[in-house]
Amino acid sequence: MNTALTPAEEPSPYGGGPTTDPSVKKVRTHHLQKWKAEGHRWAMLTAYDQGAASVFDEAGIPVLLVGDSASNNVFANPTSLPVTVDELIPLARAVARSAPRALVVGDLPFGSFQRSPEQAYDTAVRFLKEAGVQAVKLEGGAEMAPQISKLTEGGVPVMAHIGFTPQSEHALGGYRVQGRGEAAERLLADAHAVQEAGAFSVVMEMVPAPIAQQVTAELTIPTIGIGAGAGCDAQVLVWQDAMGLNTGRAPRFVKKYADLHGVMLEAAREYADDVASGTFPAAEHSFDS
Ligand SMILES: Nc1nc(=O)c2c([nH]1)NC[C@@H]1CN(c3ccc(C(=O)N[C@@H](CCC(=O)O)C(=O)O)cc3)CN21
Ligand SMILES: CC(C)C(=O)C(=O)O
Ligand SMILES: [Mg+2]
Repeated sequence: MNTALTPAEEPSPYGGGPTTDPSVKKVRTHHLQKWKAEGHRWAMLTAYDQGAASVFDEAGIPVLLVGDSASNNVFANPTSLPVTVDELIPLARAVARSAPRALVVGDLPFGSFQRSPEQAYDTAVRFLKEAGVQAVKLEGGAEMAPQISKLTEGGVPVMAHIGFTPQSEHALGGYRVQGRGEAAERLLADAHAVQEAGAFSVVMEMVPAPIAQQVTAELTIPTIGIGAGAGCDAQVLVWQDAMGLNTGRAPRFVKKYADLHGVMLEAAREYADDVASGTFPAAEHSFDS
């Protein structure tokens, strides 16, 4: 018997709901806009290489960020500040090539866009031409409106990033929640300014949940939270944090969905034992004369 549910009532066969639907062959900024209007929340992850990008694309994660957090999580720097455009572009190229469905966003490194809209445009064009990403992200609120306008008018979709912006940790006085108390007005003004300048979405990092919820209600573009509570349109995590492959203590906003450190540690030890004992390689791994 065909009970003929309407599409809206039909249960999604995909984990993650409609935003992971494989009938969407390429995620575009208009899909994110539609999902906000329909109330479908979505998940974003960072990716820095082929392996992670392929898996997350296959899982239907609709947006992949080649974060400047590669500075810590690929290049082992203590902060985001040292990573360069020349270092990030090859990683972004690998992710863009490995993610046919996801919208791939390149994160503009510290010093590569702040000086002027022209500098921002030149850097963004490198990410689109040399890496093949579909959008860029840059940190900053109202003060970055000229950069966001320039890029948007020049054909580059921009994801903004407000609240705690790691590239400004020295100016902000460390890793701290932003937008508490009187600073809430500034955060709201930044959110409206980046939307007005043309950003297609905005990351909010370490912002009190009620403020992030208010921003999400006031803006027409999707908000993406990291340490910003459940009231955002989307969430983002650094993939090594989410999967248990990071070094040191994870921030409070992280949920660990896997223990890859444990899995890989066990596998590496077993491999070493097999080689030491002569169990590997066996006949099926070897070639006859
Ligand atoms: N692995 C990793 N995960 C991230 O989320 C991340 C990076 N790297 N690198 C770039 C930035 C830096 N970010 C971070 C890193 C650490 C904290 C942190 O330690 N937070 C503490 C203190 C918060 C407070 O003092 O209020 C926490 O417990 O959340 C926060 C954001 C977010 N980004
Ligand atoms: C944490 C996200 C938002 C980021 O900017 C990064 O990974 O660089
Ligand atoms: Mg970043």
